[in-house]
Amino acid sequence: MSNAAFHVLAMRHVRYALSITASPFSNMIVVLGAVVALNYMLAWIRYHFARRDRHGTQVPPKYPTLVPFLGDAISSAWDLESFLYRATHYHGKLTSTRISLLGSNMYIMQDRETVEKMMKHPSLASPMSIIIVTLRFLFGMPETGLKVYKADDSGPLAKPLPGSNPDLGPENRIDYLLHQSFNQAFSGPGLRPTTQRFNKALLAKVKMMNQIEDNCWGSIDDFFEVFGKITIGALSQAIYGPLLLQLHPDIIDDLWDYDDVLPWLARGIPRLLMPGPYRTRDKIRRKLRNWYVHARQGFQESNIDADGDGDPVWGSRLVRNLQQVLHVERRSHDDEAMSSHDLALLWASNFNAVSAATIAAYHIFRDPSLLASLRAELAAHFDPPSAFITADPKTLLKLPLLSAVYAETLRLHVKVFFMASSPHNNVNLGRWKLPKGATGVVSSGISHMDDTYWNDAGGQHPLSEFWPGRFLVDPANSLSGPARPAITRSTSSNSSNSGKPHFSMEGLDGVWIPYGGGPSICPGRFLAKNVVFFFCALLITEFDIELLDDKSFQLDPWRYGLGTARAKYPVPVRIRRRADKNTI
Ligand code: HEM
Repeated sequence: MSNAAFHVLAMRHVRYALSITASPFSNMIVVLGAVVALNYMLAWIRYHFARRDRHGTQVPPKYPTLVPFLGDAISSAWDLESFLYRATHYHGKLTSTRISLLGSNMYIMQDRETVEKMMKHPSLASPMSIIIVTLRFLFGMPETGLKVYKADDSGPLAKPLPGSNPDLGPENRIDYLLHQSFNQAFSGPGLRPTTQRFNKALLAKVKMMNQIEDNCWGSIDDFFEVFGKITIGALSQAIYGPLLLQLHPDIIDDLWDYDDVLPWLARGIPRLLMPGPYRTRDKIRRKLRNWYVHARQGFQESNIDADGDGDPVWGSRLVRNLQQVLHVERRSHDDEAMSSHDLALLWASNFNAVSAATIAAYHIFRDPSLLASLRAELAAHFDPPSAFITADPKTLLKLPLLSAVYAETLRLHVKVFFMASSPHNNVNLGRWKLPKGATGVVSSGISHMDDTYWNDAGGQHPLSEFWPGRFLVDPANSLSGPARPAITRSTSSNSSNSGKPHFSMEGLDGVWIPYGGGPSICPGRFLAKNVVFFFCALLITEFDIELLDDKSFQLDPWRYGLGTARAKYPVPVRIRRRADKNTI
């Protein structure tokens, strides 16, 4: 083709293209596209400049978004985990970033130094706005019940936050009241009675599993559902007492289904579009309200246990006192609101801990050498091994390998968001500043996978792998320990000189954070630890369990951010009761 012919052809194409874009609508689209692209480019330039400017304390730079207002809503709803990974890494390192969701900002704080400072800052606690959203969307609390939460800006500590409403009477400090009640019930001397009731109930339920015979293999369709429901039954009984379960034995199945549909409620899908999750929630709340009627009629002081805590009707001092204070004395919670509150506590106390316990046990039975080592560890500390059931619980909680299994399970499988805000002041967190009233968010899932910090034994045990050895320090091996050896060398306090491998959490402040931190740290963490240890020790002494299909274990990514992971599909196992529980 000659040059001239080529020229004519080219001109024809240009004219054709112009004729397509000639309509006002298409011109508008082209101009809009150009504006969006330019805006996006400028946002990236601003972002990089802000990252490079390291003078003084700054507000974390805004992560660029393609579409104004919608912001990062689409990318985060599509694949939250990878969106968060991109937004919180800069040049391969964890950092803090401001993201925008439907016009409001969130501050994702992920670099370790900032997380550590956030956890210790006295002005930072769970924002009341988030507590309200959670109670409303996840647990269905009606507006009448939310009033008392909306009025409280005084924080969870005994001393009201400086700058909070001076007219708020102490009796209306719901955040502090609940915090204090949970802490009293689940730590210090208050914890022991609940722990004992849980251990006793779990033992009884496991012994009553008649379908599993001595020394004779049988099968279970789903390890997680069968053992999950038994453990939820034991924990609910320890906190809520036997009456609720006698009246409504199927409430455990309902709770199981509720946890399954929770991701839909968390995404705010309306009842009209998806009534199923709401029906499940309503069913549980109705059962709780029916239980109130019976419990109020049947309660007698004289039936409270000798330890002053348990009773057959309300179950524990915590539940009894909250009924008395919230419903009877302060009248802030009618039965509708009370049933949302109780559903919230039932869910918080059960699902994270029970999922952690069952996933830990799954990892143990999946690895015969780990199972053998744990049986040997029990035998070395208890004579016979099953004596852990009646021994001082502190001995069990100190076993190094079992501790490593617990810590690694929570590292790998707890994907939770810890949120904190300072309602009345800006907060200085070193390099970054969190403005007054803004919500700071830390994702445990991101921190637990920080490959610049955690030890992966030179790549032999990547962070995506379950490896309890990560938490064991071998004094003979300078490369061992949870943090990378270079970090350990700079922070090590050489705390153990026994010469034996030992469990260590050294250097993990702001890195291992399954329970959140600061004043809002999970009050149930000590009970949760006991649940995981006791459950695992009981299963390894009581049963032989073998996986029938190793590929069936997959986690549900849809639940990212809601707490401990949950298996997506049934995991079938074969199982037999060990006739001699004391053999290793
Ligand atoms: C592995 C098990 C568990 C994990 C990973 C876990 C994690 C968490 C996290 C991250 C929070 C939010 C903390 C914050 O806002 O900073 C929380 C709050 C809470 N957890 Fe847990 N939890 C577990 C077990 C339990 C248990 C066994 C109980 C009860 C017995 C419990 C009761 C609560 C309560 C009541 C709250 C709300 C506290 C408040 O707002 O005052 N948790 N948990």
